[in-house]
Amino acid sequence: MSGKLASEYPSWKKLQSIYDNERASLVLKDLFAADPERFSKFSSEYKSTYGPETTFLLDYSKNLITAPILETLLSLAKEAGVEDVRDKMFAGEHINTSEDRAVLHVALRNFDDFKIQEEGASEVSAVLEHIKTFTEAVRSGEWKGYTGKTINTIVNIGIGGSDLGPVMVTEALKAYSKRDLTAHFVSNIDGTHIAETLRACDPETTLFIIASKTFTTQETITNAESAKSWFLKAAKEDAHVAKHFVALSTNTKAVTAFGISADNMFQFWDWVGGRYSLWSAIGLSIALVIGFDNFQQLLQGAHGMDKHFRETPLEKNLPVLLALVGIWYNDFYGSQTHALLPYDQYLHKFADYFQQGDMESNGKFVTKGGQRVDYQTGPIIWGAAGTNGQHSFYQLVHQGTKLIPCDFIAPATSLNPLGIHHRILLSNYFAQPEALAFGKTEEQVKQEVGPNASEALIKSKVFEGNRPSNSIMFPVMTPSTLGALIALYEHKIFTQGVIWGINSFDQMGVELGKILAKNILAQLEKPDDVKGHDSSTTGLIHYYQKYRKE
Ligand SMILES: O=P(O)(O)OC[C@H]1O[C@@](O)(CO)[C@@H](O)[C@@H]1O
Repeated sequence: MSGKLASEYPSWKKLQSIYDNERASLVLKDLFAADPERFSKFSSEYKSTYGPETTFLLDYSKNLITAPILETLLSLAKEAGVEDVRDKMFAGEHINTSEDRAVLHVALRNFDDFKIQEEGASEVSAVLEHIKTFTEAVRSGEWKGYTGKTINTIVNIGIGGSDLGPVMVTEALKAYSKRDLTAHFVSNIDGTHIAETLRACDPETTLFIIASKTFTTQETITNAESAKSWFLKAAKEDAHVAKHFVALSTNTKAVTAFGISADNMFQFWDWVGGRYSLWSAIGLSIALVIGFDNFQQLLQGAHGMDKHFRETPLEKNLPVLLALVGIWYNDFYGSQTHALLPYDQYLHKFADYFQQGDMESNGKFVTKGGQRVDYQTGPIIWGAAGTNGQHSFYQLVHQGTKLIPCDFIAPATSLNPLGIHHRILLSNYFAQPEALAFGKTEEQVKQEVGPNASEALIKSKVFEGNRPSNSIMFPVMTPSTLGALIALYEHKIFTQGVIWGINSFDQMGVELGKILAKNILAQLEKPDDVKGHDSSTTGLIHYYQKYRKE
């Protein structure tokens, strides 16, 4: 699995030729006019074959593709061996080649028992059982704090994949949450984050969850130490820590050294990537907030999508289709970003989550074999809930000079039905992709503004259109629907990484900054002047030292 350069595949070269020679004819207005069946040909309804009935519609008809282009993109996926590497992932082979690890987040939700040979895979159910009994004890009031009070507040201390997944899911499924249990998430090393959170906490009724795969992450361990000091100021005795601190990690030694007993540790394994870990013990805060049954439905929804990804021919494989149209824009149209635009306030953290999920997976410039790529790899992922985005950045999306592929996501029904609200929301969900695709011509503008309007005004009101998007709609937000959606994007990211020939499962790029920061921190602790830096870094540190108080 050395990961060939994508640009060497025959279909890549063919796509380049198609782009160069046919791009001018790829006009959505014309493509739809030429084929009344376009929507039915380029949309697909997902129906789970496992777990709670889960369904959603994927409409990819507003993409700058034709059937021959899609066929060539599918050939690219075949030439890159997407199916082969996919099967290797599910089989537990060490496709994370730089770290010699398996990639088995799918094993965390493996209800169908894919035969997976990897140390730890057989312990997943035991950890889930531990999560079940613990969360039921806390939510029922059976678990008591050191003064005998029940727990009404949880504080998850973690960062990156040990934070973003729990935050996104507990927000997305807030409608299913236990309303008398307050969840806080502390991630930043900035003292403000833990200080502001602790102001809202009572040591007698607060449970701290120290979430860290490595249990060495500086931000998390520092925040955890501060939380423990705060707690002991009130509780006084170390023995009380056991009632108010639990750990989620792969590193038992570091957990017990911190002062959390192994009994209060929920284990996971090195074959769970941080950005793929919400399905593991890292999901403890999720299970506490929404209950174990809903957490299990989340897992089941993802498992249903795993089965779809594993068993469906590429031409009907939804993660593959999303991946391929994304590559079409990223590598041939030169788009640099991809926008995730959920028309669902509950999904307001969805883009934040996939910033790490996608950009930490595919923000790579060398292939698995160490070759520097000669094409674009991972896109910049961004986005916001609709309709807020419309009042913020849609001007650029509609009339800017950049091509920004957008994914619009919405529930057909609201969990908070309130008069006309949802109809207004959805009217915008339907209208925005339509406006992006079909725009407004100069003639139409002239009809609107009348004969006396200046040429400049007319031009400023033209919408060129032909801006592509995907639309996803599902009946209502449920745990299994969310699970399927997240897995859909996980497998899209996987597919793109395989085609680009990169390792989507390590994260070497986060290391240099950490090391430099540690060196500077050591220097800041000393009174003598900093040495060994460029004039900019030195100048900035000197400015800081003029005003530092601590
Ligand atoms: O869970 P942990 O080991 O504390 O890592 C936290 C995060 O830090 C990283 O940046 C890796 O250093 C992310 O990949 C990871 O999710």
